[in-house]
Amino acid sequence: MVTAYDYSSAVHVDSAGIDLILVGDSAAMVAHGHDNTLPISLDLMLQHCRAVVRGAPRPLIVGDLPFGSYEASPAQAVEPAVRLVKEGGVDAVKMEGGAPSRVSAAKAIVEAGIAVMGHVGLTPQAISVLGGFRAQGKTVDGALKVVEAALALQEAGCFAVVLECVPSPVAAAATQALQIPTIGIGAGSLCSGQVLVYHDLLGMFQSPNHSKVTPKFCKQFGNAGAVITKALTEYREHVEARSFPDAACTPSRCPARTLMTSPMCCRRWASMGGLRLPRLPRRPPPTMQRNYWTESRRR
Ligand SMILES: Nc1nc(=O)c2c([nH]1)NC[C@@H]1CN(c3ccc(C(=O)N[C@@H](CCC(=O)O)C(=O)O)cc3)CN21
Ligand SMILES: CC(C)C(=O)C(=O)O
Ligand SMILES: [Mg+2]
Repeated sequence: MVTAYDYSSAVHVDSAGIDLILVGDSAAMVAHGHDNTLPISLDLMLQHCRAVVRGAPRPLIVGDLPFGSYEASPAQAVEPAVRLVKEGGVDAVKMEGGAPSRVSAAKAIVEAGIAVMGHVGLTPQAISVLGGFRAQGKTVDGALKVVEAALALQEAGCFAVVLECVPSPVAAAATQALQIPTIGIGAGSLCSGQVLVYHDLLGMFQSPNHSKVTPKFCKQFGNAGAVITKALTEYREHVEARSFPDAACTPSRCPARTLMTSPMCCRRWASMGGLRLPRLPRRPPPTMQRNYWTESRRR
């Protein structure tokens, strides 16, 4: 399982043959630049879900219920779940926590006809009570709490449970105790499956701002961030040197000597043999402009 938040990333994840996509509330952090997952709204999650659904016809798509949309009561939880499925187009929803009230909420959503994925261990929406993105289940009591919460969610009808940031033996014990699959993140290799955030595994989440919120457990399977920065730098340099666009990237001039904007007309003209007109003398590069825009933005 990998997260996706937009059409293009969903196409990538589908093309790679990955079974499940999570439209995670981690979008708040990687797509919107917040320091935690709390600020994202249900409306924004719905937009992300719709974009992902358009890009990924094959994988099972799970949408995160955002913070604040489902905690008040089991009855309240059904409404955002229905919206994620009905308006967002997802196949299932995920909700955090294993306290009795959350288990009841999961049960109510399942009874409404919506498949629910649980999420225990480090539950980022509870950052306020956890005191940060801290590993969970590190004491005997904590480990028992994680396994018992997972069992309760299974009992409530969840079809799978995410185990986030718990010691490997705790995740292994939960996986053995449960009949439904466990999906680990920072929880060792003995879960039924694994999930990672798209930008983390591709090396695209590298803003210095975010070093404190990037999980240390993530392995980078690629360095797309460096590839993107290199390509953008080359584009800028070529534009500044006026070596882009070259003739191959520019339609030839219209025989009627009007400014040509229709590529179709240009292509037809080129296929007829075309007419090479002498190049116009170059205008000097507008060196003032760059300073003007950067200066005005700083103000
Ligand atoms: N980009 C991104 N990747 C994620 O995996 C992710 C998000 N965002 N946002 C939502 C949550 C937050 N996550 C996090 C963030 C940080 C740590 C982290 O720093 N963990 C420490 C443990 C620290 C401790 O035990 O006290 C680690 O060493 O992994 C873990 C999970 C996982 N999720
Ligand atoms: C880290 C995963 C499990 C998640 O909930 C998210 O990306 O929002
Ligand atoms: Mg999440």
